[in-house]
Amino acid sequence: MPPTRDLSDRDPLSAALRPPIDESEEEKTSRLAEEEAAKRVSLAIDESIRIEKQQRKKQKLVRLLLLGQSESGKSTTLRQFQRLYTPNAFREERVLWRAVIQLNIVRSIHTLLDTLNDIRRRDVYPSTPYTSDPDSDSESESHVQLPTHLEDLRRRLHPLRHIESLLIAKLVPPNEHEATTLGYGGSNSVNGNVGPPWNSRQFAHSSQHKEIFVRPGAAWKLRSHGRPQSAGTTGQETVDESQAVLHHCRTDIVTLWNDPVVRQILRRRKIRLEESPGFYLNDLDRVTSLQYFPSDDDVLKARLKTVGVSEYSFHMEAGDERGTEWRIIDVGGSPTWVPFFDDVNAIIFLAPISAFDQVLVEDRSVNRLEDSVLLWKEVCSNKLLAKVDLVLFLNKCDILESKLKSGVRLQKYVRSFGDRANDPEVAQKYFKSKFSAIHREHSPIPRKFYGFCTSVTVHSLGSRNISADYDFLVAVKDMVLREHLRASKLL
Ligand SMILES: Nc1nc2c(ncn2[C@@H]2O[C@H](COP(=O)(O)OP(=O)(O)OP(=O)(O)O)[C@@H](O)[C@H]2O)c(=O)[nH]1
Ligand SMILES: [Mg+2]
Repeated sequence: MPPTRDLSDRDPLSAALRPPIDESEEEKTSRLAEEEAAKRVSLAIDESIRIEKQQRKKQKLVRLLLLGQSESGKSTTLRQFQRLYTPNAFREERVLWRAVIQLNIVRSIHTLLDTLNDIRRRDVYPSTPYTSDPDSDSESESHVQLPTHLEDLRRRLHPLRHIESLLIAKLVPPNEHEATTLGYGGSNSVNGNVGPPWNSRQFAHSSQHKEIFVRPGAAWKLRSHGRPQSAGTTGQETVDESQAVLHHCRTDIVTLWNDPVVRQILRRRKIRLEESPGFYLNDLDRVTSLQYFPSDDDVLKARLKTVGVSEYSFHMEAGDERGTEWRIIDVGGSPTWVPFFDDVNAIIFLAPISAFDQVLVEDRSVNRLEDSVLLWKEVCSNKLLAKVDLVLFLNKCDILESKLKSGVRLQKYVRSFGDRANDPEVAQKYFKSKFSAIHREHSPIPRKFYGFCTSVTVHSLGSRNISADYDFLVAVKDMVLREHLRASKLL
């Protein structure tokens, strides 16, 4: 009877791997050594795959998407994250913002000058000069003549037009003409009168119709720092010509801004320059000094429109999360971008609730608050984003507060607010409940609501603790990290 064969003999693999029958002792030793070496290599490969997988799981990469209408505060929120979590990098970049701040200042002055100009042009039949009682709001603007001291100021501040062109040339690449021809983005007036406070037919040529924007990337920063300010007509470089001119004009600028007649005109036209983006006229002594260096607050207040999608990446410099990589995506424009970002950890949606009495620059028939509500609804109901955590910032609460305290009645613009007290806290609570209800009703699957009332530009409020002012950023960071770790199964 033939010897019974091991079952494995039938296995073609075993047969192929079986050592030769006539293997010598020497060959066997060498074969075993080779097999041992191969096993060691294989184990090392397995181990490196295991470590790589673990590292990938542990990899601290957090992706955040910022959404919201133009001027809602997306880029400012990004700057706040940078300021809090990468303070060194933020500090190093502050100087690059000086040109933007100079441009913001020059534009505020031009808003004042153009408003005066508008009044002059309307003065077809000069009669009553703007004099006497600056608090009398009854005087008709169509029968006024500017006092001589304002005419003189206008003339003396003319060099600022040149500075504006210089700064635009500095921030915007030469082939990007359209960068300065977008509709005016300012929202410095109330009662639905958003946009330029002058008559657009009369001032079609005015530089104030243009809002400067930057494209994604840091190119503007390189330009604003890496190029001489101006070659001038002599071809010689000057040391920050813009700052020198602002410094030279500072007394006239202060006089213009504090002039009772100018204030009266602004009041009549319901232009609230103090609440508009990029406002520095209450800090003129400091910002026009020759040694001016932007502070943290100045950088947060600066206005520079973003167009397109920008992704900023940074590693936390301090704290428990040191080394964590954050990628924050700043989306300018509409949420048609949203489907491309369904893999983000969280979305921060900014709704500037102070804009309840303003209209969109792009479409003056649309109220800005209404636009924010519709965008929020769209984002909440988006199926692709169903699993993404949504964090709502009801932003610009500082402006909401000053508006309501100055007597603007919320109920006039938001009827459903009813006869509640015209009080900032009541208003915030009201908006929060409305946005929360939309979130609850329109989310495809239930998810937690994270809502914060914020003023993302406010650096520190009086004696209050800075970290308390940023509870919302810390809370968002903690929440996002927790969810991120949970998703990586590390919690
Ligand atoms: N007072 C006040 N100003 C704010 C607040 N948030 C943002 N701003 C200012 O509003 C202006 C617009 O903010 P941005 O961050 O540029 O707005 P954005 O959403 O990035 O706008 P786009 O780039 O046009 O999409 C800036 O001048 C900010 O300093 C806030 O809470 N309070
Ligand atoms: Mg922006």
